[in-house]
Amino acid sequence: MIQVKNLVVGFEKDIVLNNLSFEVEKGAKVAIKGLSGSGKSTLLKTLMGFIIPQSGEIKILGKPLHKNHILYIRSNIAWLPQELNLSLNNARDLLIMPFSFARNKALTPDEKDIESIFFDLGLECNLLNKSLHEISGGQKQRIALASCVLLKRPLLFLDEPTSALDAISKHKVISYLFGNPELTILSLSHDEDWIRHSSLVIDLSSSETRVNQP
Ligand SMILES: Nc1ncnc2c1ncn2[C@@H]1O[C@H](COP(=O)(O)OP(=O)(O)OP(=O)(O)O)[C@@H](O)[C@H]1O
Repeated sequence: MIQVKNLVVGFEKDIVLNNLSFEVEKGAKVAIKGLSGSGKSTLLKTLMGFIIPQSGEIKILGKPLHKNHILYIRSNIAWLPQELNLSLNNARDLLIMPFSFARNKALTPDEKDIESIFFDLGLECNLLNKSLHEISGGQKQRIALASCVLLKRPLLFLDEPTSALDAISKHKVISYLFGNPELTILSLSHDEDWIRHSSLVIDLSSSETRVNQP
């Protein structure tokens, strides 16, 4: 699904990712870890084509990361940011926000799809009528994650997906996402539980980047 070879990314003279190489197979659950400032966000932004590398090769879904393919590549990625859009009114708006874009309209989920994913992620459907100010950070995080899953894209890029979750919610999320062989997941995480369940761990902290099996 993803091949990264000898990737070098920096800002002016500061090299953030130095000669990083890894491969991600279909269905892999990859945790990218490392100290603050080690380049986790930079790596995901580079893979989505928002930062141009200094050198190296990136292939996603068999296509080189190049302007000719960037729309195709992005249309296969669902992105869960850490900061959720709180200017929306209620939880349903947060869930259906991605489906307001023309390219996703046909995928707008029906109530049965919503009930099913809410059940899997440990969410009550009556949350959908609540204002975003009335629901917890962990509920918002799981609603945004439900939205990513409902987009039915093969690649999920998740920024600290468990940061607001209690242990029970976290384990529901882990068993749902990690038990789905169709989903290939790249996540930025400091969460040892999440990292332990991942099939591949990329540690950006060491001076030489290490790719470990957990
Ligand atoms: N747009 C930018 N311009 C210049 N330097 C940047 C830019 N974005 C990130 N950096 C620098 O690149 C380095 C890596 O930042 P990055 O945000 O990727 O780290 P991170 O591992 O995601 O950190 P955190 O865990 O704190 O979110 C930092 O030193 C940061 O200051």
